[in-house]
Amino acid sequence: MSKQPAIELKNVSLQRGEVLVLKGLTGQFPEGRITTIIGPSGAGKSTVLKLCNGLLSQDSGEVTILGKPLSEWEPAELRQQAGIALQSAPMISGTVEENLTLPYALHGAEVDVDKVNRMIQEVGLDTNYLQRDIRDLSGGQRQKVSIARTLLTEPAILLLDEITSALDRASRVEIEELIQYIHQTYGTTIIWITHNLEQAERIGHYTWVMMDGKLVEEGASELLSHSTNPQVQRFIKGSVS
Ligand SMILES: Nc1ncnc2c1ncn2[C@@H]1O[C@H](COP(=O)(O)OP(=O)(O)OP(=O)(O)O)[C@@H](O)[C@H]1O
Repeated sequence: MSKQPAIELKNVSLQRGEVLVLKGLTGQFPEGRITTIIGPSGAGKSTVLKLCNGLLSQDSGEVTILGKPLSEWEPAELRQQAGIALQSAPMISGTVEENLTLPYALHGAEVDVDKVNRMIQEVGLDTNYLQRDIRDLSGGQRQKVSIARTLLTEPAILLLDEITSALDRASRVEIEELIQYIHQTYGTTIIWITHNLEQAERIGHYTWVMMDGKLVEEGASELLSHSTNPQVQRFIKGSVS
């Protein structure tokens, strides 16, 4: 692990509605590495990701992102530094280009055409795709557009929430390769929630196992299957859903 983590959580608690979702969670995401997060449904994985780009803030404890407390970040700046991509890859109706230039439109900024052209190609799509209606794209292609849109702001941290869960095997492999390429090319810190244990081991350098609002185990991804923690063993064997 690098000396300075990209993100550090110390004794973080967070309540949503009636539910205490995070219960004194402490852990780090190493800078410039791919960390995968696994754990049963409702463990609080998505909530951690939303904390990491300021969509939520903690009730108690400390969250430090790129050396600065979450509360001191200007929200738009944090969202630029910590970009998020979701399983649903939400899009506006219109063309691929309109979706890619949305971040510029939202900030009233001039569109950097060269960058848009470069990014669509970086994710493995031809520039001809820019004029296509977003509805005509496959799930895998949509996810690539979603990733390209996130990359346009040149984030230091890429937050991925189940981005391959809805995809077939071929598209899943393409997206995994794309994320590895992005990591190698830009040195981006990647935090990737997945339900797929094999994917967590295959893609991650480092893995968090979350259960019931806490981090119950963290370490090198390949060591996951050798965990001596009985809770983690049960989860890996599929007895915890
Ligand atoms: N807006 C909300 N209001 C109330 N409770 C919420 C809200 N959002 C999430 N929760 C609850 O917080 C808990 C953790 O949710 P979270 O989405 O972080 O879990 P998760 O580990 O990502 O689960 P999954 O794998 O199913 O996506 C769940 O019990 C969920 O019902």
